[in-house]
Amino acid sequence: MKRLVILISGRGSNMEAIVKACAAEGWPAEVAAVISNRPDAGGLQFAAAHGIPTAVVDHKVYASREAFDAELARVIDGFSPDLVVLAGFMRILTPGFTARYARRMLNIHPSLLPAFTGLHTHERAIEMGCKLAGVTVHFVTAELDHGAIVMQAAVPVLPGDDAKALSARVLTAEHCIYPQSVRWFVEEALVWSGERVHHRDGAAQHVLLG
Ligand SMILES: Nc1nc2c(c(=O)[nH]1)N[C@@H](CN(C=O)c1ccc(C(=O)N[C@@H](CCC(=O)O)C(=O)O)cc1)CN2
Ligand SMILES: NCC(=O)N[C@@H]1O[C@H](COP(=O)([O-])[O-])[C@@H](O)[C@H]1O
Repeated sequence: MKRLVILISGRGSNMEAIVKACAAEGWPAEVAAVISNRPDAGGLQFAAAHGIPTAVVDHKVYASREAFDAELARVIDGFSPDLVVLAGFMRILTPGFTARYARRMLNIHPSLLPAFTGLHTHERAIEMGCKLAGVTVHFVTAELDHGAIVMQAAVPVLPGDDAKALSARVLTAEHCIYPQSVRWFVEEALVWSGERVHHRDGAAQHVLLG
């Protein structure tokens, strides 16, 4: 039984999708904890209501990123994770932290990496006149948004789209590929080839929506 620790900073809809898929599909896994850097993260209420242990490590009360990351790791390790899942977790993590969870920490990023690393991805895609946008699930490394890609989903950018409309379309894709990606990990279906990762049976690592 693999143990998942999910990190959030806000509403937690991706965390919710993973919790529900894990239960509904009978994964060989359990969500051991949901942890947030923000005390007011809405996802904490969902987790608590579903009997999942929660914790808050408030980044605002630490003097440095290193001190925050050290406490975050201590709390995470108290739940003995096999996989750390960043689900809308909005803090850049230090190299020491990402090394601690090398090849066992995933993130979901709302763009087709390597395009649009960082923040405000939908605004930037619209500004650039992109016709496709999407989402990437990747392993987390010290270099921001550059770890091995597990899955990607593409969606159209439609005439008249604003960031709100595009983010809603991308979010639907997120809720599709993040649970699938985490399931592949807990089922030990991911195979590494150098710094790349693929599904052991050749399952498609992309989805085209819309
Ligand atoms: N070392 C790494 N840390 C993180 C990664 C990563 O790949 N390597 N992924 C991010 C998630 N992320 C994009 O997917 C991301 C999150 C946050 C930021 C950012 O600029 N954060 C600011 C604060 C912003 C805020 O509080 O609203 C900051 O940390 O100063 C960029 C990208 C998670 N961490
Ligand atoms: N750079 C990280 C980032 O922007 N992540 C994005 O934050 C949102 C969190 O939503 P959620 O809290 O409902 O899962 C998601 O759209 C996710 O892709």
